[in-house]
Amino acid sequence: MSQISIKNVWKEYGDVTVLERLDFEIQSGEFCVLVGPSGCGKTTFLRLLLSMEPITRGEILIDGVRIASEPARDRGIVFQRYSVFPHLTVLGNAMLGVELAEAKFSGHLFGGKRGRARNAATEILGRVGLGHVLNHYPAQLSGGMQQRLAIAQALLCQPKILLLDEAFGALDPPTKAQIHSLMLELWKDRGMTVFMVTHDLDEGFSLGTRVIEFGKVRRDPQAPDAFGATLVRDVDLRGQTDKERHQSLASWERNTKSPSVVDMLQRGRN
Ligand SMILES: Nc1ncnc2c1ncn2[C@@H]1O[C@H](COP(=O)(O)OP(=O)(O)OP(=O)(O)O)[C@@H](O)[C@H]1O
Repeated sequence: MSQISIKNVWKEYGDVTVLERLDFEIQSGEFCVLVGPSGCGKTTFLRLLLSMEPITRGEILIDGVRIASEPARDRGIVFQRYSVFPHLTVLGNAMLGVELAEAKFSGHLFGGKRGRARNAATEILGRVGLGHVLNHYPAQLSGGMQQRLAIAQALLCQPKILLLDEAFGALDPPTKAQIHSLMLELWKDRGMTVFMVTHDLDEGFSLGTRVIEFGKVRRDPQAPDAFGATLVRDVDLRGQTDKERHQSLASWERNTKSPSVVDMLQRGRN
């Protein structure tokens, strides 16, 4: 489990400010959901958490220590589009992450290490419901099965923090519901801190212990890229029953102002 501290984080690409003044903490073991309009910087934020991008200003600490400048095994990610390799079997795909982490140059493990990686992969694939298709190739799997494989790949490196970037967005509702249950089980069993980006508020309010929204509060009509998004809403759902979660979602939706109203308020402020 890991506590994440976001301290006055900014992300700029040249003159474009994507994120600004992000300042919040995520407690160990939280299931934190991140929502916000398209293009507001949600994926960029995950990339900062993964150290795939440098932070322009500010810092991110995990358990009080500034995050490493390069991606590390303590942080895993699952993307929306299946990030599996078509030429490898299910078992080969699952083992690949461990092989690349433990044999950086050759990408292959041998002997006892390979046996241990195979056992670990077989175990986790059984856990995500793919134990019966270890020798299948991704093209032989449904979208939901491919996404289970991507989850298994991420979990095999035993991340303390798991990032989900619209990971379930392409799935049909019944498959999505199954993967939600699986995700909640895995999150509870493994005590991970989960950070999930989604556009689906039902999903966010049913899975999360907390829902955070990014959005722009400062705008310059002459320079649309001058200001970035920041944290605009933060709802704690810990301990809520399903009924209370529905009420929290309804209240969130009631409080969501239409873009035109936000723009009017904004113009008044500028
Ligand atoms: N390498 C880059 N150089 C310049 N601008 C970038 C770069 N990467 C992302 N951006 C810009 O950062 C902004 C935020 O993009 P990002 O993908 O993080 O948004 P998002 O909230 O995840 O969007 P969506 O919900 O549509 O996935 C976009 O305007 C994008 O064009």
